Amino acid sequence: MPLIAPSILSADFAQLGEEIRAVEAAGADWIHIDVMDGHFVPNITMGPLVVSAVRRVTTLPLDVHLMIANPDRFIEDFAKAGADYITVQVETTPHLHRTIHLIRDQGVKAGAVVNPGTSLNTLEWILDDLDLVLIMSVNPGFGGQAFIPGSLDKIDRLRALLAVREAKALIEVDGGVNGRTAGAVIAAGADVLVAGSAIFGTADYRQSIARLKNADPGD
Ligand SMILES: O=C(CO)[C@@H](O)[C@H](O)COP(=O)(O)O
Ligand SMILES: [Fe+2]
Repeated sequence: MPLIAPSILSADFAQLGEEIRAVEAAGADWIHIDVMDGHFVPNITMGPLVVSAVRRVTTLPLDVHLMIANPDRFIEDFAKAGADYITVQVETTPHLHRTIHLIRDQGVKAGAVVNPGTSLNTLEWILDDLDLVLIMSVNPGFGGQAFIPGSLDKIDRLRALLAVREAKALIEVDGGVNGRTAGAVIAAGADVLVAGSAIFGTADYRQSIARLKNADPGD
């Protein structure tokens, strides 16, 4: 059964603490926090202050997805704010190995993220150092976009690559994951499903999380 990481990008920010308590009570496994800088992606969201505020209202692992130019500058700040996982977009750093080790040196689990147009080859020489690989199944920047079907093949290939290398990284999938797409994402080999609108955009968080967790891989 996959882990479910609700993305607070689709939460009601005016009631963020309540929203986080509600998804925790409804069975969420992680909390996914999207950090956007208006440079790497065409949107601006939240920073370390929000991560530390979220840290105070939940004991769930905080999964911080950095969509920012030059992420090395902010890794220490996000680690101090209470991140459990920090993932960096491989497109934002020319020295991925250095960036991943900066994260690990902070005692935080490290992940790399690939955009829909980015090859898995970028990860080949770093796989053994990763706790998490995040496959973007939409172009990053906004919640509520449609799942890009070619992402399924990428998940499948990553699963095979990890097996060949005997690497232990979790596979996380982010973007357009909902009751209709989750089954195929799980069947392709995902361990962690991020979902924003498919949880926060619904009336019953418990039912929505259960639907994702139990999505039928045959669908
Ligand atoms: O990183 C991102 C978007 O860039 C995501 O985490 C979104 O927040 C997912 O939203 P949905 O597609 O699930 O609505
Ligand atoms: Fe995300």
